[in-house]
Amino acid sequence: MAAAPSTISSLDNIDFQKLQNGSDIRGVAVAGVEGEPVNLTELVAEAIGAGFASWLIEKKKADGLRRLRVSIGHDSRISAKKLQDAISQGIAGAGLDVIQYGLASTPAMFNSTLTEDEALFCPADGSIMITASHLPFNRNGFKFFTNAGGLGKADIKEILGRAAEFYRNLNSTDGSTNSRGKGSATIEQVDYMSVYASDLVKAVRKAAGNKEKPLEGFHIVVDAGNGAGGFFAAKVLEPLGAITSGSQFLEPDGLFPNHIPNPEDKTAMKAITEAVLCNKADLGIIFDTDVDRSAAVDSTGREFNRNRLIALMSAIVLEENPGTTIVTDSVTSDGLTLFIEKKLGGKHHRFKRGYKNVIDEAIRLNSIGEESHLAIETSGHGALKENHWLDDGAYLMVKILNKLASARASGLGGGSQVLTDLVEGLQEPAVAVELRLKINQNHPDLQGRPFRDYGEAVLKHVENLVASDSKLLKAPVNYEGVRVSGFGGWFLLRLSLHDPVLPLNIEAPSNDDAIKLGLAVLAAAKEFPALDTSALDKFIQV
Ligand SMILES: O=P(O)(O)OC[C@H]1O[C@H](O)[C@H](O)[C@@H](O)[C@@H]1O
Repeated sequence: MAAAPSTISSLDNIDFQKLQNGSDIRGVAVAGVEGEPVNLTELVAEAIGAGFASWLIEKKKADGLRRLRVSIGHDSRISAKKLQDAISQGIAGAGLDVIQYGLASTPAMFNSTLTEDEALFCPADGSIMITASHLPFNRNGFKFFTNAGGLGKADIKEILGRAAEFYRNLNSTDGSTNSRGKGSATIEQVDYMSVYASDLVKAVRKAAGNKEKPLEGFHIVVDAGNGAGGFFAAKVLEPLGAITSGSQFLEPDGLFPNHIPNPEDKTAMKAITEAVLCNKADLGIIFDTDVDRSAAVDSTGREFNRNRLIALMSAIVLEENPGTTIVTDSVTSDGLTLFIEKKLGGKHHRFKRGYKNVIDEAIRLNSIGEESHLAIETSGHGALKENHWLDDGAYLMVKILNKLASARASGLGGGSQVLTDLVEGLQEPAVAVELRLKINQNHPDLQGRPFRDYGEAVLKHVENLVASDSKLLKAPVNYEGVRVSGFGGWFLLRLSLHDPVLPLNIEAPSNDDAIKLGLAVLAAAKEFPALDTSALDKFIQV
């Protein structure tokens, strides 16, 4: 099908740079939610497609034998199709071929830049996933990949700059300066998810000594939260021999009627835990909307998410790569460090929040000679060196499945006990909370300063107060915010990656100790009237 230009209607003033969210683009794509006007229209998406195309043309030189090509997939959001068509238009209009995958996962999109198969138009030179992860139904956004990985903040800024220019040109009345509909690029459709899923199946079979059905006899339930992860039951687990009855919310539904597809969400974790227990399953698996994050639940209902998922993955990876460095985000627990270093004999490098930060840091460590095989966040994002540092929730689950299959093959018990045994010895705090303290950007105390500067001033003040308190000790090595130990626990106060918010994580052996840590933060925070401390006030009163 040849690309045809869509009609230009009214062009509003869109601030393209405001669509940047770290290394992603995010915006409001569906009208109807009060206070959230649509800023991700079809024309904006088309302009972003054009911006990405021109960025890609500069980065990659076509070999002359074929045009550059871009794969595009989306999650289950209700705005997915219209954004897919619009962004395809922007890319095809710039003369690049487009291959649409339809419902897909974020890691599959990155994978399409690595797959070598001309019949599938692979490798794609660039790839786009249309998703806003676990955000509400009215939002949507884009993630971009090349075979070098996910695009970073600077690239996204650059693409948005180019998109804004394209958008302005669309507005030119004679149309002579805009480049819409140029060239004879094509838009094709391919079922790539089947290929990606069969690669996951092959990986498990290979790890199980080329056994066709290494999961025979296992009952595994999947909860896709009506996102894009439903394929995992029928296309990965069943071909491997597992029973998947009792799996839930596998059908895509962009209104997410059952629960938020997010392994960090308590309701979501409760839903998969109940499914495991009701079905007497061996294991439960849950994905976020676009399947770059995951978590699991063992047969007793014990959750493998956050620190416990990291502990489990570290145990698996360190068995295969003794002594390796595990890179994690900043909110990981002290108990996890002890577990990785004392029990597993690895090294824990607690870095910053943000999956891209964590992955890039692991890649950097390898480049300077420090071996690292796993980069993983408490959010459920995780990437392995052996899997091209692909941020892939489904692949994390594949590693867990390999463990189940190999334990069975070597005659070790059944069910998920082998997984539970792997995290034996992980010390977990009695209290673990995250409180998010908002910075009111309109407050006069900001005196026109950006919220980040204000937040930094809060952090500096907390640091100074801690220095004069003998019961508290600032962490000697820390890459983000202020991390402090005391009262048998710790707290970390840092700036959110995206929002005018200071997230505060506290872990402690008792509620009283947690409150003492909270009071130390409150003493400093109270001197900053633009900081909304109500979440902390409430916690302290409990
Ligand atoms: O800094 P925060 O507001 O807590 O957000 C941090 C989180 O932002 C996004 O969701 C990223 O995908 C995560 O990798 C990151 O951990």
